Amino acid sequence: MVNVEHIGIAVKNFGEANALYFKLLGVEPYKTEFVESEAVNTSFFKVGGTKIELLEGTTPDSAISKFIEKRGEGIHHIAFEVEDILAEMERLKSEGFTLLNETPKKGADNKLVCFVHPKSANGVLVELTQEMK
Ligand SMILES: CC[C@@H](C(=O)O)C(=O)SCCNC(=O)CCNC(=O)[C@H](O)C(C)(C)COP(=O)(O)OP(=O)(O)OC[C@H]1O[C@@H](n2cnc3c(N)ncnc32)[C@H](O)[C@@H]1OP(=O)(O)O
Ligand SMILES: [Co+2]
Repeated sequence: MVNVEHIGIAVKNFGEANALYFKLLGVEPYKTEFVESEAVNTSFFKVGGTKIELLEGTTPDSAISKFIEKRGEGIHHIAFEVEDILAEMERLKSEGFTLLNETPKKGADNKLVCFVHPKSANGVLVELTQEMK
């Protein structure tokens, strides 16, 4: 693992949350992106060497909508940057972690991503990210 790439925060109202994080961090999001495969709107704020990712579900069965329904708004996942996502997935599987996807999928902000089930990581949803070349 190279770096904490981003922290994902589940929000109910994308417009209001973006305005609030602009006030909190003093910077505009450098990017907003709709990711259809995850049914989410995302925005990214740079903070030091890492990023805050705001996530709003766009359908009731989106992982973000279901999370908010059950647990309310808040920190949803921590994403770690890796250099070789396939190698890291193999390593984590061999260490007994439960991966939520068998192959890397396309995430936001030009990344390949894979998720680790929170039940196998002390209640924290972990995302692996690798820059797409
Ligand atoms: C935009 C792309 C990408 C990026 O590039 O950055 C993203 O960040 S996308 C983010 C949204 N996508 C995902 O989260 C995909 C991976 N997530 C999943 O596959 C599911 O959400 C899940 C983690 C498997 C949970 O789904 P499911 O089992 O259907 O929901 P339950 O509500 O039944 O949850 C089971 C169990 O797990 C607890 N849980 C759920 N989400 C989280 C979480 N984010 N952090 C911690 N714990 C979580 C949930 O509370 C349940 O626990 P119990 O109630 O104790 O059983
Ligand atoms: Co993320």
